[in-house]
Amino acid sequence: MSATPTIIYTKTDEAPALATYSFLPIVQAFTKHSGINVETRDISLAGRVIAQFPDFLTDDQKIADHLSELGAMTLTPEANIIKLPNVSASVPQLKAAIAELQSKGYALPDLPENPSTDADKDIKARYAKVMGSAVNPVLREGNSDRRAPKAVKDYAKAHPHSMGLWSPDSKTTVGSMNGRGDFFSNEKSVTVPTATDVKIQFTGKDGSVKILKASTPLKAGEIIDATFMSKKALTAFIEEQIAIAKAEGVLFSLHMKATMMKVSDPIIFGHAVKVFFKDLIAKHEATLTELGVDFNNGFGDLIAKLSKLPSDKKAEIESDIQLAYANGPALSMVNSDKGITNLHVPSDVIVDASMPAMIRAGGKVWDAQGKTGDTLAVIPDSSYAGIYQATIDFCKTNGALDPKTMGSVPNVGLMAQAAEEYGSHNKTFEIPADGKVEVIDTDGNILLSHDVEAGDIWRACQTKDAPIQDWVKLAVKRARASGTPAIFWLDKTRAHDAQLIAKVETYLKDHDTTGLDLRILPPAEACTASLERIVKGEDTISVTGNVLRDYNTDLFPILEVGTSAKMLSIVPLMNGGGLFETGAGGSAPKHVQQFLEENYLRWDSLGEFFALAPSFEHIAETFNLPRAKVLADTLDAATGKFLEFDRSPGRKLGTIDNRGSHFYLALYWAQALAAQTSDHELQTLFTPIAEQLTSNEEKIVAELLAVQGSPIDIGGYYQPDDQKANTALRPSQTFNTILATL
Ligand SMILES: NC(=O)C1=CN([C@@H]2O[C@H](COP(=O)(O)OP(=O)(O)OC[C@H]3O[C@@H](n4cnc5c(N)ncnc54)[C@H](OP(=O)(O)O)[C@@H]3O)[C@@H](O)[C@H]2O)C=CC1
Ligand SMILES: O=C(O)CCC(=O)C(=O)O
Ligand SMILES: [Mg+2]
Repeated sequence: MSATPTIIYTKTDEAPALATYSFLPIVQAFTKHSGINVETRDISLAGRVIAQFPDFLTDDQKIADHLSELGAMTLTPEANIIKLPNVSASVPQLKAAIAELQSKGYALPDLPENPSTDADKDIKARYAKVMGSAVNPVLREGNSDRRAPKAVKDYAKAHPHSMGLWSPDSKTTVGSMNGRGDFFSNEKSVTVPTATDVKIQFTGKDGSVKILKASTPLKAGEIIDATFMSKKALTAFIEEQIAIAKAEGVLFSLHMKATMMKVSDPIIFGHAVKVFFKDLIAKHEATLTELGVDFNNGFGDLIAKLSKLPSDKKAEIESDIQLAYANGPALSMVNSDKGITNLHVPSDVIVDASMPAMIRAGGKVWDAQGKTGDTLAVIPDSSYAGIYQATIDFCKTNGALDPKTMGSVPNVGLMAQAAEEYGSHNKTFEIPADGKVEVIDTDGNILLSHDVEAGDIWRACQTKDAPIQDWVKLAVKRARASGTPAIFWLDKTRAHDAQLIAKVETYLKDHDTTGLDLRILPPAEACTASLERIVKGEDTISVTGNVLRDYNTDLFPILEVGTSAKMLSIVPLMNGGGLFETGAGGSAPKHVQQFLEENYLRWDSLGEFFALAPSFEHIAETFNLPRAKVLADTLDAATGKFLEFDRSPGRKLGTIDNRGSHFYLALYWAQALAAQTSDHELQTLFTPIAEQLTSNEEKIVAELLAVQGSPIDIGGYYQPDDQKANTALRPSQTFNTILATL
């Protein structure tokens, strides 16, 4: 065990990284005299890219591989990591980050599009390590406990956020393949009784054999499943959905998770783009090939490459694009002013956040004119799409949910050790030709087998036994601690879930469940049952696999408390350490845009405040350090007051923003430390700080408000200039001077 209790505060990207420039100095000042180190590690996209290419960079440019370091740390009992959201990069985001670093003098190679040499293949492989959701699966050596703290629910009840109206004749609906050739319908699953190793093998109709993955070790009791999405079925489905959207006069929108499902979902996204623009693509096929357009990166890939064309050809394609828009159903928009559609960039519309936002808005999305309209929300695979349809149906019948009175749906999610789909990307393949894919163990037994066709997307998922046991235990613990019914959202007609249900039933017997209300229901039914309770003000824990953990912890928070930023999000690591995620949402690119334009940061750091308290508690327990408990309790009290006095950032200029909200947290925290009597040294230390912050409140707030309103330069997007960003995010000299006296 390391000698000094240490909290690792992660340096990430975009809005949370900006907020860190302001908040971390406060945390460091407040913990300085407590024998607790608060250190940073860089897991930003830029930092991760740099860490992959030491051989291309000068010594002072190099950054060590902090992510791997933290990954190793999660296996230790003293691990204590505050994990802020980070960019899970799509190809367009990765390219932008590389270009920015190159412009700053980093001699990084370009991302090779079609690598042919060994050197290029190596470069591409290194970039692949930072692409998509490359951080969370490394750190998540535990299952997840996400819930809205009571103070947050109380705040939402007292200050309900706006909710769009739901009309019974809303045309909004979810389109999914409903078992026709999708991952759901093709799934097969087995539990291996003893440890083994499997290879994944493709055999073509011509008899040729290709090993897709040579080795995947499986532990005893591990569940392995495999499935595929048929390309033919998918493209026919997209074709059908486009026609339905057009006939119904609703906006077409596609909702994927191209970041987390970084192999399968960009391909699915690409098919949707190719079907939507099929006439355009057929007419200009030669030009598009010449340009190297890859629609898996979104329709925006074509737009970005158009400038390489002679002006007459460019104009011709542009006019055919307009024709395609005119002929198709109207597309849902990401940014109507800039003409960015739902099909432009695969990471712009991410299902976990996009569907709840639409449902919260009364089933509406934006159209090209900047007006809102009903939508056909296309989620091709039917494994989980039903929960959104169930929610929509519920809202059509019952009207919008009411934050003033509604209950809550906390989540206990199976996540550890890259469980289920979210660990499948190294076992996902676009099938080269007609044939079969088999999963074969070391004794030559064929565990799973599928007949496939060229272009099908085949994948295997693993779910280890120890994480399942831990997840069941966590579910029972939460149900007991909260006195709340818990529903396992599992469908016995789905192959994987049937294996999981058998384990759940077995492992529940390891615990005292007397008096607990524990049920197992298929996802859509579980969702409806939870909604029926939620309108009565009742809480129901959702105990889910990894994907529904992700979906539910945006869906319910966004409806209940307006955002998933206010969630308590704890990952008790299986070896005893703690990973404290901040909120349950992402890195909010829109907030950065607003900050750069107006010097106004509307990011709410409540998630960070909530993560920090249990992090201190973990230190208090692991290191037997009562002072850490005092910090936790006073921070809790400060957060309560913060909510009571409504000190979260507003959305608009002229109100306090993220920086002002941090000042108030510091004020209340110092006041609480000055008021407590269990640690006299801390009380003495913070009494003058509390007095100075209190008497300078007006002055500090005025200094913070004064800088708002004009554009601000922080010297970079993916890698801001630390000095410029520090200056920008800490603009109150009075506040800085008081903190410096600590
Ligand atoms: N854990 C992680 O590391 C996660 C990372 N991501 C990454 O984040 C990026 C953006 O993803 P996206 O799907 O747009 O989701 P985001 O959660 O970043 O944004 C959706 C919206 O949620 C609101 N929001 C989220 N967090 C806060 C906060 N702390 N304070 C105030 N409002 C908040 C904002 O609404 P409004 O604009 O109305 O203020 C924001 O525009 C992607 O690169 C994605 O990969 C996504 C999810 C989790
Ligand atoms: O890691 C990611 O890409 C997204 C994670 C996420 O959305 C979540 O954990 O809720
Ligand atoms: Mg999520």
